Amino acid sequence: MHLLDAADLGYGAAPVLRGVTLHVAVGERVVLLGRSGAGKSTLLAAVRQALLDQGRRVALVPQDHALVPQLSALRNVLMGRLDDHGAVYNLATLIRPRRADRDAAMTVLDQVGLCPEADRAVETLSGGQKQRVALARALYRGGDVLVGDEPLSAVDPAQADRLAGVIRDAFPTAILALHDVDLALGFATRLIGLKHGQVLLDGAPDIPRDLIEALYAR
Ligand SMILES: Nc1ncnc2c1ncn2[C@@H]1O[C@H](COP(=O)(O)OP(=O)(O)OP(=O)(O)O)[C@@H](O)[C@H]1O
Repeated sequence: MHLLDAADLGYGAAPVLRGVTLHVAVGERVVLLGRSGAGKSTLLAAVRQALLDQGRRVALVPQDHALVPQLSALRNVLMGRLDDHGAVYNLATLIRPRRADRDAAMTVLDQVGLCPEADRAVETLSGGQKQRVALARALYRGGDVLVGDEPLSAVDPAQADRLAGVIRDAFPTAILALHDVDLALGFATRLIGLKHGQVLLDGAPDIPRDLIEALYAR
């Protein structure tokens, strides 16, 4: 998938990232690394747009989760397929989900360990539970590629490892920003390191550890 070609990415006059070229092969698990503010979210947004422009089905775990707080975990998960249906179907889903849809949503809630919380309003859940709802919504959506912006930052390390495995099994290709380097090394087939407005490293996860650490040095 040819995603970016010498692209300058940013928000105003001065780009956050300059001259980014990116191809991602089907089957790759790409992890973006870099300090806070390095441009990981900026790159993920551009990648997602490029994938959508190419007609790919993309599942997204945004950094802020983008859940509806007043609705239950189950209904938030069901929202992962809103754009597969018309307004009438979606309204009916909101009021009383069809059995098959409910069962499918419960299956992904089970994958993230949230069956007991299915009917609780998201606003009553912990940070890690909310994040798992956002992941369950992406699993429910499914697709060619998962784009995730720190999708495992609020869960404990053992759960993060398990959920990384769930992501690996559910999506043929994934592009994630992760701040936990060990988690990244266990998950990624390819690491992309951002620093000083550029892609500073791009390669297999057996890159020497000090090169990875250097991404985080000032
Ligand atoms: N909507 C926006 N408008 C203007 N500038 C923005 C916007 N979003 C991000 N930026 C700026 O772009 C730069 C990169 O931000 P970005 O969110 O991509 O970094 P990040 O690596 O994802 O950081 P973090 O790890 O803290 O999430 C930062 O300097 C940030 O202030």
